Amino acid sequence: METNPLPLHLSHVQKPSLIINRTHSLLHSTALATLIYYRSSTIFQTLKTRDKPIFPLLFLSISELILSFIWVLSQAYRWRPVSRTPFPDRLPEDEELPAIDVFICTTDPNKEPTVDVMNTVVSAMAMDYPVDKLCVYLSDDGGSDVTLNAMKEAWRFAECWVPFCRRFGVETICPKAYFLEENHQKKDCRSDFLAEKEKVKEKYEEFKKCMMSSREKANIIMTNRDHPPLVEVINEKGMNEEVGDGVGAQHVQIPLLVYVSREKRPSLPHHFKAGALNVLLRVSAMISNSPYILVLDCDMYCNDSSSARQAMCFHLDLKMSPSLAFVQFPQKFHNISKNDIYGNRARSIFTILWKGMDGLEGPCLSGTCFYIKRKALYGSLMSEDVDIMKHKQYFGSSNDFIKSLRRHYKLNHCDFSNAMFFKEIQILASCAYENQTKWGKKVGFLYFSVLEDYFTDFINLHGEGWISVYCDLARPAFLGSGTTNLSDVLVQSTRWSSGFVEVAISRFCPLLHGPKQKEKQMSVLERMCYAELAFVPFYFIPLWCFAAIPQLYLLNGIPLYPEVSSWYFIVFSFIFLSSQSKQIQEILSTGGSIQTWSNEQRMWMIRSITSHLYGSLDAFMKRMGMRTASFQPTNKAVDDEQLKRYQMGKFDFQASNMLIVPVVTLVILNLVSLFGGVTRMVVINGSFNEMFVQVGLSFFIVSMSYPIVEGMVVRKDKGRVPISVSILSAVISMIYLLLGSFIIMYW
Ligand SMILES: O=c1ccn([C@@H]2O[C@H](COP(=O)(O)OP(=O)(O)O[C@H]3O[C@H](CO)[C@@H](O)[C@H](O)[C@H]3O)[C@@H](O)[C@H]2O)c(=O)[nH]1
Ligand SMILES: [Mn+2]
Repeated sequence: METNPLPLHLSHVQKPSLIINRTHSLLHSTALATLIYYRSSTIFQTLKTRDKPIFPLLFLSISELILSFIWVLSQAYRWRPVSRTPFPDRLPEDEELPAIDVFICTTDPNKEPTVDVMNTVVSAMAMDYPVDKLCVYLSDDGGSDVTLNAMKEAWRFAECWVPFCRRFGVETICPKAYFLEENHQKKDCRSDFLAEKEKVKEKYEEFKKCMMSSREKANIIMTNRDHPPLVEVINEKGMNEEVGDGVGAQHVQIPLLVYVSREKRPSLPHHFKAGALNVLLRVSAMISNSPYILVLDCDMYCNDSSSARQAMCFHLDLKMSPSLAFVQFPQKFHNISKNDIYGNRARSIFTILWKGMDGLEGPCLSGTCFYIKRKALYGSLMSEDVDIMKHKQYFGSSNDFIKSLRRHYKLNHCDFSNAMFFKEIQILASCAYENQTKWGKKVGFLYFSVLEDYFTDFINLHGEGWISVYCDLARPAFLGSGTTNLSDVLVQSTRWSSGFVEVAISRFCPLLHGPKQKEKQMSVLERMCYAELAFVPFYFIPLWCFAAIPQLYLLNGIPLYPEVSSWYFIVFSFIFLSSQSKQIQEILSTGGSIQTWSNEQRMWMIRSITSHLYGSLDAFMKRMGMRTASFQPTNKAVDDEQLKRYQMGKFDFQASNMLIVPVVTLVILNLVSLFGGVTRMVVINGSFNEMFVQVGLSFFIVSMSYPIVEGMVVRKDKGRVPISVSILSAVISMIYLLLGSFIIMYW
């Protein structure tokens, strides 16, 4: 590598975005400062004269402050966006490439269809990387036989799939996706290719049928939450038989495949995905101990065969490598419909935010699709010279594991037939192993928050002075399945909100927490990015206020905003228009459309009203010890009818009342007050000038909520807003408006 004068990768600052962003920041922040001045002076004046209602003014001002605060934090992403290009052709010879362990997590065979999980497994085995330097581990938190058996089938299928991909340089290495897009592929008419393809296709159908039939046998597959650890190296001869020298001798043709089901006991905490990943870290250390790890969710298959090589362009860069913890790829989805009604592409995160962080100290760890350095996960102790006792305090009692810390990748030397060796692995995968150790606290993935990715990164990776890199290329490296119905979307984002708020209100709050050593501290801008993520759920406060307070006062004809003729009206309008147009500019420049904007805007409102509120409550309750952590995995199995509605761009309101009622209530409330307010304005002449902002606000909310109104009154299908929900919501909004008006009038 040293002899190679060409760089392995290049990065360049996105100059035009940078200029637009900084100019916008300057203008917008000036307007915000003016707004804050206006609000505080009106509040002081009102306190003196008492000529206006003070409480709504206070609520609105607090809301505006919260929005401004989050906006200020979010400017850090806009400071210095960069893009990167790796050059895999310039990598050293295959013999010199480091080994990679692939970790795949699955937990529930009912929600996570086995066929898809196995497609992920097989796609990882087929990556364009030396076979003897790739080991694939599947963690099965469901402890299900169906999954274990499917692994054996997957191994058998991989035996023909992997050589096929390599021989013909197949790019789409996930079999399901490959055979789906078959018709669009450029025609390769070599007869040997066609013959081979037919054969492979047949094998794939067989493989699929095998899994389907074993699933059908049990309609609901039992998952086992009470079982000892089970680790199996999958190979031809079945369980754990002498692959030991086999691996070297019998000519490896496909990567090693290992099934891991850690011990589960109902009474003991298992810490969800973070717990599963930590077991994989220990078990893999004994088997392959590769210096790099690729983490994948079971629904995220490898789409591009070259992602490992792309990642290595950064990890093997001599200048960057010593401080580089991980290379993050974007999460992209194969099942998000074109108009993406739920704004679920996570567009802003993966096109704007992570690119912005990449220009600072690097993007945030995103749960899946990243190549991480094993050493970075072992914590700061690795860089210190300490004795074995200290190591045991950190990593637990296993001598073999501790030896692995100083050992390099050595697949051929581990003896799978040795009973002692397997005993040790079982101990490492047991519940008790982590007791009195630093696993989950200082070592591995951390347990404090259900957002194990974000938290581990903030505390142990970026927080310990590591950096990361973001690699987003035109051809998606990985493709996953995103949530495609409203209920799942909101449940998932409630989990995330809860995870973020948990961190925001703890001693790990990104604004306050940091290492003592100066050289490890992250920059203020990078810290602002973490803080922005943590505080985003607090959007629920301003959004609830803006959707309920001005409306009540509109109905009662009491102005809360400056009148149109006032100079401050221009300030309010400017802030609204400038933030919307910045949003639109970002969306258009990242391939979106105006429709993307309205979908995202609507979902931002719905999320803030529901998920962010419930997530925050959940976090506060956990903080007070009233709730325990939970991780409800998203549903990856699809309901055909729901899917059809989703693809047609129709909202699906089949969700719990808790999620739907608040949204519908606020829509009705806005409709009523808009109607009532405008009527009042027409009848009681002249208040147009001072009520304009309130009318505009309600009008904006109502027009953004069209799909909800449609779901209430127009639609007749199963996904419409249930009548009972509409009635309940109407009653709640009437009570609020009547009670509110009563208080306003007589208090
Ligand atoms: O007890 C558990 C729970 C989940 N998982 C696995 O974790 C992954 C992510 O779960 P999923 O239900 O797909 O959640 P998502 O909301 O889609 O996941 C996003 O959010 C998670 C954090 O909440 C991150 O870990 C993920 O990488 C990120 O894609 C899946 O492979 C699961 O099988 C486990 O292994 N054990
Ligand atoms: Mn997922």
